[in-house]
Amino acid sequence: MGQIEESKVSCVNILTCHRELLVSRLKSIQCILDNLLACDFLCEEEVEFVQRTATKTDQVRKILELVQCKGEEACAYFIFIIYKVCDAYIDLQPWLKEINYNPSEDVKVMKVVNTDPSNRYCEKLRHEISRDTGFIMSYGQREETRLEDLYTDTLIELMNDSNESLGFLESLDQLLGEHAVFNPQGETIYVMGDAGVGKSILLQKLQNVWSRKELQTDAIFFFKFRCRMFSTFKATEQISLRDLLFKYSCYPDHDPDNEVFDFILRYPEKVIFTFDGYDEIQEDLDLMNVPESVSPEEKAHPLQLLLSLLCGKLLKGSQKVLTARTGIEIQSRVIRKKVVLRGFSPAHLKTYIDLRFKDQEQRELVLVQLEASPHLCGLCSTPLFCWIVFKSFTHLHTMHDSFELPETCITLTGIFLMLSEVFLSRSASPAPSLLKKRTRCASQTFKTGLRPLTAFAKLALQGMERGSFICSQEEITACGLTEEDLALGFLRAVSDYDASESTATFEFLHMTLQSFLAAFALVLDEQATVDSILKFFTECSRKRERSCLPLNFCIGGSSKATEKKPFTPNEHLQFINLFLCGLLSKAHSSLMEHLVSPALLKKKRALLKSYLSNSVKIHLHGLPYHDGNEGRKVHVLPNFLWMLRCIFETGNNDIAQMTAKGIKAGFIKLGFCNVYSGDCSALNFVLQHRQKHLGLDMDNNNISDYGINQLRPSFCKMTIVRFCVNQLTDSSIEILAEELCKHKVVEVLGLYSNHITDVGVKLVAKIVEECPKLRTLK
Ligand SMILES: Nc1ncnc2c1ncn2[C@@H]1O[C@H](COP(=O)(O)OP(=O)(O)OP(=O)(O)O)[C@@H](O)[C@H]1O
Repeated sequence: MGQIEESKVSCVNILTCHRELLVSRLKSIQCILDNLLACDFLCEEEVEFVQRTATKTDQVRKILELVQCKGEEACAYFIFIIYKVCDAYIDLQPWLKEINYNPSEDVKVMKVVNTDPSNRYCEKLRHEISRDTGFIMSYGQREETRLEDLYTDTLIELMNDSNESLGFLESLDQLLGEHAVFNPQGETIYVMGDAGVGKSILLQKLQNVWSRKELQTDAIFFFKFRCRMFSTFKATEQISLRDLLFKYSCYPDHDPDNEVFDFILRYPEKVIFTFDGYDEIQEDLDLMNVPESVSPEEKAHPLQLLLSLLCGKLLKGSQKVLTARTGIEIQSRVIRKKVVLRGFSPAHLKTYIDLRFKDQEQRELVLVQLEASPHLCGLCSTPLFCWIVFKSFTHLHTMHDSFELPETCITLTGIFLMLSEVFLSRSASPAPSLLKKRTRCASQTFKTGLRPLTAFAKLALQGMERGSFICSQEEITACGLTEEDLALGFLRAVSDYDASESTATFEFLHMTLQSFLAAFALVLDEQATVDSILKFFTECSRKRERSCLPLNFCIGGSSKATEKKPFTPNEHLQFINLFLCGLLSKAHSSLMEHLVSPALLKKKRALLKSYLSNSVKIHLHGLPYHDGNEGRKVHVLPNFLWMLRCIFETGNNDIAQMTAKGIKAGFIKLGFCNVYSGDCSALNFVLQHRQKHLGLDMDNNNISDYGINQLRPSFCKMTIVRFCVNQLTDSSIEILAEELCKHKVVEVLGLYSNHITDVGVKLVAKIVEECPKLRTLK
């Protein structure tokens, strides 16, 4: 068939010939009526006449009759509207192709405005998402930075279903694309990463880019949810999918015929969902009795809707991005592709510093101070910790003359104490100009701020005890917090959770901050019995495994439900334990003694020490040791890492020594344990007490050059040195060459899949040449 040009083939005839098809496929008439009216092909009365007609098909029939009555030009314009507003008339696009439609020059100059409800809704979504995602929030809602001024790329590793690396994401568009999809039937793109590594910010960036029409996708609807919202509903509460989308996300205006929802149901592939923080609703999912399927019309508990969406039982074909902390596994049949966030590489960190410090003098100062502390650099590879360190630096540096970033081994507790000091100093300070260049006295700041600190800590603990990350105004008031206290910055107001927006809801600035404050509450409490400080260790040890849920898979390992596991990965609680170890450490005793009675502090410290020693013994005793060719070896689980982190926070050499001695194997395998550079200080802290030689396999982690630097003192006793797939560059090989050639005990060296150039290769050759015991090189 030749091309149909309106000049040759009459559009009146086309409408007559294809009338039946048009009546059945034209689902939305709003935009057609608006444009016909705007171009004076129809008058107001005619439009009203159409609208008064009862059914959609009759309305279409009426429009066809009217335009055909008006003649050729009106019919040509009618078809042109369908051609121009292709998203709304998606069902008719194949038909236009079939008839080889090509608009005439006359009609091409006519204006068509897309007033389709779905399009208007898309515009509304873009507008709201753009407004909501434009800023990275900090310090309550007082200080905000534009996302585009501070967003820095991070390392995003693509994985297959066996958690083997498939390389790194090159652009955000690749996240949704087909690249590295290992299960085409799966519906969910799974984004994993440690606390504070930037999962929420990545989603925020994705949402923001979509709202600016800069994301390569033809999705026209975007719904963003935070998983914690789903646990705010009562167990008996039920809502429809329509309400979930419209009431809890964004409401479509001027859509009397429900066309937007119908469109979503018919074209789910035009929808993107993001669900942030799946780990936060694990407990609630455990308690759910999840039915097989949910229909789009039926009401169900929001958690059931969520699960049905993720599995593809609802809106099959829509794109879903789900984030969760590392260690939370979901069934692979649901996962389409998987990415793991690895935080800032050294180059990213440099970019972040450039963006963060516009003032050159300050920037250089920070660079020099960071250079002096590879351990701090390691911590700063996690964007959250980096943000805290730099925020504190900026604040404390402007306030006090001699403030410098801590050179020695600052712990995570140290970092969060610094952040709290910054928050509290905001209330203590009358006017910044008067205080400028005052001598810094952290304990004084904490003493002055003890009342609000205690209240925030209590609130954080109460939330953690009931597994909740949000709190109401009533709970805040009940803890004794005032309006002024809220301005300090520990909490921020959120509006996402309540469709009616009638009551104010708050959450801690970051979940890890809530864990930190909960630990603070345990230390500050002078009423509760001393052993209550251990409640989260106990809680972790009796966490049962979950395996029966549609999306859940077992968490971290294979031991039985009844088994005692003091270091089970359950991150929110693990962080409380970690901070407890830090707050009760000797390093912070002089500060804490200003806040709690020294006698009580001593009791708590002694109890923690004895508990920790005991738990470490049990843990080490229960490790799966294997005797093989390379001697006795042990493949530890992520729990081992939490144990090391806790020990490092205590700074207690006795426990570290006991741990080093307690490792009965000559070869530790820490492969695939999600070790990041900051952890290497903890590992080194224990290994420095080890007398005997040791093999260490840390393949497939994320330790980077900063980690190697931290492990430097331990290389003297390492016989097996495996750091394959670890983001190492030549500068790591330089350290290895120096240390291994000095001590000459290395027997096995594994370095494949890193970023080593010819320079590094030469250094490896030097190791081969100078280390006589080296028998295996990978
Ligand atoms: N790509 C990035 N560029 C700049 N800053 C970032 C980036 N990613 C994270 N940050 C900073 O780190 C903070 C924490 O990040 P985010 O909340 O995304 O972590 P998360 O992985 O979602 O943590 P959690 O699992 O604890 O919820 C952000 O508020 C921001 O200040």
